[in-house]
Amino acid sequence: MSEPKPERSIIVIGAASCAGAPDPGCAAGPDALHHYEVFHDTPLQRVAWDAILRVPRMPPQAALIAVSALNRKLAEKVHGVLDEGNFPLVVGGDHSCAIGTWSGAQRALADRGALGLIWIDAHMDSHTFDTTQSGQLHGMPVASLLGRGHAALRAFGPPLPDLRPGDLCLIGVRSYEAGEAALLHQLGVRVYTMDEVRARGLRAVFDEALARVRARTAGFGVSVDLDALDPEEEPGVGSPVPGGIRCAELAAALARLRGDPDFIAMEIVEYNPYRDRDRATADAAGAFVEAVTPLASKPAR
Ligand SMILES: NC(=[NH2+])NCCC[C@H](N)C(=O)O
Ligand SMILES: [Mn+2]
Repeated sequence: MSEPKPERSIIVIGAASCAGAPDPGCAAGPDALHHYEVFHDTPLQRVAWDAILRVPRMPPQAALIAVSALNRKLAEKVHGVLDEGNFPLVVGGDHSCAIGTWSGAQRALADRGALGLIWIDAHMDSHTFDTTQSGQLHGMPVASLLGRGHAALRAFGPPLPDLRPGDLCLIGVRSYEAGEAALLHQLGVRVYTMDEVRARGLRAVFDEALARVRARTAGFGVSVDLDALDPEEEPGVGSPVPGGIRCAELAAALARLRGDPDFIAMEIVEYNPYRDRDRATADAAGAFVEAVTPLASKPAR
């Protein structure tokens, strides 16, 4: 008889920072989601909170230093959780934390191969300092992960290969500026705009994205910016854009990942409790995690 495989636990890591965003409310996201207990044990899945990482108060000019330091710590945490054979769930905070989350995941996966990433977002988050209009760092994590932009948003520990454009898909995009769209186009990143999601259905688009991020990688993750959802249903985000994805639709798509051993980490960001209504947006975050559980047992290494 073969040994039963050890279970993977979900380890929640908070990135309680809004240093990369104009909206101060999302720094309170992790504490609110912790307090509301939207992520909790079920008979089939153990969920435990690890640290909630914070940044010191500082003037906006220091944002780059703050975000860089936070991402360094976050990458280490994510790497550690993966090395223990568990599943990191990073909870933002503004989306600039994605640089740390996915650098850590890449580092943990490095001996086995590349990382794939599905990025669900109303925005492209693909600016560099050369193209951004707002100057906000939460508009830049995708470019950083692709190896573009400021060195302070890229250098984390041992040199890592950049995320390959073909291993990344964006879903739900409906608000962007020309410079970032040009970069993704030039690199050949597949972007499923909200128009395409509406025309083809989220299910079809998600399945196609999944096949892509899986094809040439050793594992993949999902980054959910809650602003991908429709703000009429889920108003608790920092940068709402009308006309988004329905929560139930996204939960149904994410349920495709249940029990998938190649699904290695997840991130849910930009929750602003002050703008939420009856905890609708917090509950959506909980529903997405529930949708992907139970996870597969520890993948073979
Ligand atoms: N993660 C986010 N909410 N990003 C919003 C970015 C909005 C805009 N494109 C900017 O660069 O400022
Ligand atoms: Mn985003």
